Formats: sequence, structure tokens, C-alpha cells
Amino acid sequence: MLEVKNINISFQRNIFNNANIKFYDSCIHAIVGKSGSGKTTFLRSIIQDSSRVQMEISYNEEVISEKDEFVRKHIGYVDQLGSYFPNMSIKQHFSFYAKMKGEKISVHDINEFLSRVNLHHVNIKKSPSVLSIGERKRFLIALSLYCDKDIIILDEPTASLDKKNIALLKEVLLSLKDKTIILTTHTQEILEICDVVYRIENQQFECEKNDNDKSKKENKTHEIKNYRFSPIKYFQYKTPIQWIQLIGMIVISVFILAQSLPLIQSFLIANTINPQVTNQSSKEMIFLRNRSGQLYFMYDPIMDCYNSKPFARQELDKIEQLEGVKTIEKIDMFPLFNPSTYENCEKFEVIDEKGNMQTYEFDSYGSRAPAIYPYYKYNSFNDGDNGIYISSMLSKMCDIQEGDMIKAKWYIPKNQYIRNDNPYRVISYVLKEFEFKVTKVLKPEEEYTTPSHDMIVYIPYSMYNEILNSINQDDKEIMSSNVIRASEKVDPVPYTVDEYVIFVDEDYASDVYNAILEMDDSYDVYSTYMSYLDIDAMQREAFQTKLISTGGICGIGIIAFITIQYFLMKSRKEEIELLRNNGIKRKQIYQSILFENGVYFIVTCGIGLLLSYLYQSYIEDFTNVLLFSGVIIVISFVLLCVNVIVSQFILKKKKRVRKVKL
Ligand SMILES: Nc1ncnc2c1ncn2[C@@H]1O[C@H](COP(=O)(O)OP(=O)(O)OP(=O)(O)O)[C@@H](O)[C@H]1O
Repeated sequence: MLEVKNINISFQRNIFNNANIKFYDSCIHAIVGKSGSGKTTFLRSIIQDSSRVQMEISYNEEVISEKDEFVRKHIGYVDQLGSYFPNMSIKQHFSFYAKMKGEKISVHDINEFLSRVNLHHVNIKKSPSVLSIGERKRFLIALSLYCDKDIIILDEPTASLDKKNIALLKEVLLSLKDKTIILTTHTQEILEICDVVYRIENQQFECEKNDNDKSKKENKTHEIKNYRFSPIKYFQYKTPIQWIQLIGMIVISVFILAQSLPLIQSFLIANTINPQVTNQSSKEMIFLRNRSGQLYFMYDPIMDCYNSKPFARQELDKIEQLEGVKTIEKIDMFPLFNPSTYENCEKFEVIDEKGNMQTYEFDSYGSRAPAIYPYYKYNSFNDGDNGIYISSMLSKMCDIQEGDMIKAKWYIPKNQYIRNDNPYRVISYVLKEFEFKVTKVLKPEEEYTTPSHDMIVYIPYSMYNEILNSINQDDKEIMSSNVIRASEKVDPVPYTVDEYVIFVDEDYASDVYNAILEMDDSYDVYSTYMSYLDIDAMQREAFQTKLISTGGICGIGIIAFITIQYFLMKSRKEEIELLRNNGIKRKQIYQSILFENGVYFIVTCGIGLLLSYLYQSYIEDFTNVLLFSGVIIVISFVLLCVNVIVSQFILKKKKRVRKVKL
């Protein structure tokens, strides 16, 4: 016997006041009363706790303290609408309960249970939505029968049923001899078959009819199973649309993550401080020349010496007098390949202190080969020891340490052929071999480089001049094809160094740079520092543009993401309510949503990390693996939080109670 005592329910007004009611085993009970008297509220309060409800339930004289467990084991509830799990087919409803019972159910058994409630020839692969409301209610009774529930509660089971369906329902109810049935109804046909009828009057249950002695009581001997709900196994129950929504959310999240990858890269580029931007030499050295002819592209110091022409003394004086200028020195280099043909790159040998020699060969068609450059007393890396220094890049490329010897033949300019009809002079070279002992390997933040050269052997300016002046007319001039052609037209004259480097006070670098450009159209200047600043500004601008566009795209993505999640959770609200009606604890329902969110997070984050790895291998830079992975994990986590917040918002939002019009 199910006994409910001391029932107190109140909302704006008292619905029940210390009411008591008994339900006898294997009897059909009806609760009748005026509309709004509290029939539905009472039935629902048997299966779910509420702060507005106080009552004491005992079953077979045992007080029920764990309502959820009691509902799972004993009660099948069919509401007025015949609510079913919208995420399950008819077959899945049975398999869901079968899983909870820890068993399997065959199609044959399903059909057997359905035929017990007069549901023949139903396509069990379909959703219960294909059934009429009467059929649905009988389907739910069949589920209760399968679950061995001994108490079946039906709220207005005849609501919206036609005569034929009422008759069928009546037949089914009469067949459930061993079940305790509790229903609310206004239908006389159903009331006739009820053993016990209670009327709600003055907030109490008044017994109008009690034929329970007549009813055939059967002793319940069947074993009551303990139903277990698995939040993990529940993940599989989704409609095709819900699967599409979930996949859609993952796709949008991955899209947002993919957008973030080039953004991180752009951010890194914009925020990487090139050591040359802060280094003394690049700030204080401005390359200068006076050009003959047109400037077709950016001025590349030393490499563009063919259309450099001498300055008049007063022109140089004028530049020297600019505020911030410390001194103006001549500058040139000795390359490893013939710069007038870009051919015949010489071998470069490195001999370590143990005498091991390593020979390096460079692409003769490229400018990226070692070259000798002078250094000056103004360079901060000058130790004043007249030593041979090498750039960090040369040390890295040719594995050169301090104390190693470097040996190579270098191209030293000898003559120049200047034609009146051509702004480009032709320069002839002689090859000279030198062997240097490396005194110091410079750090990137010390050295100076040019756009074309970063593998540099720095020699003292005095030594550079000595080498240049050591060339005499007896040295064998390399007669490359352009020298031969030029020599047929004009006589050679000794080579002159026509390019300069200005040492400036770093605070005046920009002023001097701009002042020289304004002096004359044929003056070209190059400052590593200023170029990097320009590049830096461009990169920052590029990052900002990317940030705005990515932000816009991701914003749209997040709106789509929230919208999908909103509708997904909205579609699940009914399902969650039904789980509660089945005695599934709120905690377990949240665990299943948490598991789903976990799956979403792992899949999204996993694909994001894979994309990040592929992207980094594409840009061939794995130096910031941690940053890339960190950003992917953080964005995935933020999206997960959005997911959870939207879920909570929808689930906490009060659902309007739907009722069927009687
Ligand atoms: N969650 C709630 N919050 C506020 N009031 C509620 C709530 N649930 C029920 N009520 C009120 O309790 C009263 C009883 O409602 P209930 O639906 O149980 O009546 P009923 O007897 O089933 O009516 P009907 O025969 O029309 O279905 C109604 O006045 C209803 O407005």
C-alpha cells in the first residue's frame, strides 16, 4: 500500500492542508476535483520534490526517504500530454530502460509489450511523435510494464482521446491487474472501472468510493531491479538534428580556433623585437651615396655601388654639419664572389684550433655569401684590439668559434670603367687570399649588417684601407665579359670608394636621415634601424587589421555557436524534465551534460591542437609550440565556458507548464 500523509502544498494559496491519502495494491484509484483543485500538483509531488511541498510517503509501511530511487523502482508516470523522450525512437525508449536495468531487449519483446497495450504494427524505429496522443499514452504504459513498475500514475489519461481510444485505454487499464493505478479523470467511463475514488474538497482528499476489498489482490513476488542511469551511455540518445547541432558547434569552434592561428603568428611577428632594432650600430650608422641615374628599387648599400658617384667636398661638409652627425667614413666590402657577374663564388675554409679544416661552398648566383666589411672606431663592438670579428650568422652557418682560422680568396676592386653614356660604372677585381684568426664572434645586438649581407668578417678600417691600397697595376685583373666590353670603349681608371657611412648620435638618426633625403634627389640613404622601425610599424598595422577582421569573423562564429547551443539545449529541456520524472537525479543529469561538454571540449581542443601543429609545420616554426597550444586550449576552454553558461541559462529558465484543454 502506498500511503501519503500530512500533505501540505501551497503556492499563492493553500492547495492541500494536512491531507492524507491511501492507495491500495492492485487497485485503480481516481482522483477527481474541480479544475485547479490540485490534482496534477499532487501527482507530480509524488514523483518530484519541491520546496512548496511537504508530505510523508510510505510504501508497504516503509517510509520513503529517497524519492528518486523510489520513483526509479516503482513508479511509471504518464502526464497529460503523453510526454516521451524527444531524442529517442520507440525502440530506443525500450533500450534506454533496458540499459538502466542492465539487460538487453529484443525487437520481439518490444512488440510483445506494445501488443499488451493494443499497439500493433507500430514502426519501432520511428519517434513516438508518429503516434496519436492516445497511442502515446498506451506506449508509455507499455514502457512502465516493461520496467516492472508496480505503480502507474496517469494524469488525465483520457485528455484529448476519442471514444475509441478511451475504450482501448479502459481495456488496457483493466488488464493491468497486478498494478496500482492512480489517475485523475473527468471521464465517467474510466471512473466506472475505478476501485477507489477520491475527491479533492476543502484541501483534503475525501473518499467517494472504496471497493478495494472486492479487487483481486495479487502478492507482488517479482524481484525489483535497481535501475542505474549512466551519464556516459546516455550520450548516444540524440536526434539526427541534435547530432548535426553538436557537430555544427564543433565545426564553428574549430573554425574559430583556425582563425586564431594566423593571428597568433601575426602577434608574434609584431611583438618580436629584432635585436638589430635596439642595437647601437644599426641606430648610429646611416649608409649614404650620391647616385648617378635612376633608383629603381630600394637602395641596397655597397651592393649598389655601380651607380654611385663621388660627392663634391662641400656636399659632404654640408652633411657633416647636420646636427647629430659624428663623422662620415668611406665604406666598401670585399666579397667572396665576383659582384659584377655574381659568379665564381670562392671556397671558404674554416680551420679550428685542433687543425681540422672544413670547407664551405656558397651559391655563386646569390649574394648570401661571406663578405669582408670594415669596422670603425665608433662601432661599440670595437674592442680597440684591431681584431677580426665575425657576425653571429657567419658563426652559425659555418660553425666558427673564437680562435678559429678562416681562409678564402676575396675579390678586391682594382679598376673602374666609367662611360659618359651610361650611369653604371664597370668594376674589375683581383683575387687575393687572406687567412684571418677570429678574435671575436659578435652578438646580433652588437653587429651591423646590410640588407644583402649578414655573414660578415669585420676587419679594422685601417686594415681594409691597407688591403685596398695594396692593389697595384701588376695584380691580375679578372677580365669578366662585362669588363672586356667596357675596356673596348673606355680606358680604366683606379677604383674609387664612393659610398659612405655616417655615424650619428642615435637621438638624431631620424632627423639626419630625413634631412639628407631632402637635400638632393640623387642622395640615397639607408638605415637598418629606420627600416626595421618601418617594418615594425607595418607588422603592427597588419596585426591590428588581422585582429579586427578575425574578431569580426569570430564574433559571427560565436553568435552562431550560441544560437545553435541555445536551440540544442532548448530542445533538450523536455527530455531533462522527463529524466527527472523517471527518478533520475538532477546531479546525474548534470553529469551527462558535463560529459557531453567534455566530449565537445576534447574533440574541439584535439582538432585545434592538430591544426596548430600542421600550421606550425607549414610556417616551419616550432619555437612557440607552448604559446600556440596554450592559446588553443584557452580558446577551447572559453568556448566550453560559453557552452556551459548557455546550457545553465536554458536549464534554469522556468518552463511554462503546458496543459491539454479538456
Ligand atoms: N509551480 C506552480 N507555481 C504556482 N502555482 C502553481 C504551480 N503549480 C500549480 N500551481 C497552482 O496550483 C493550483 C493547482 O493546479 P493543478 O494543475 O494541480 O490543478 P488541477 O486540479 O490539476 O487542474 P486541472 O483539472 O485544470 O488540470 C492551480 O491554481 C495552479 O495555478
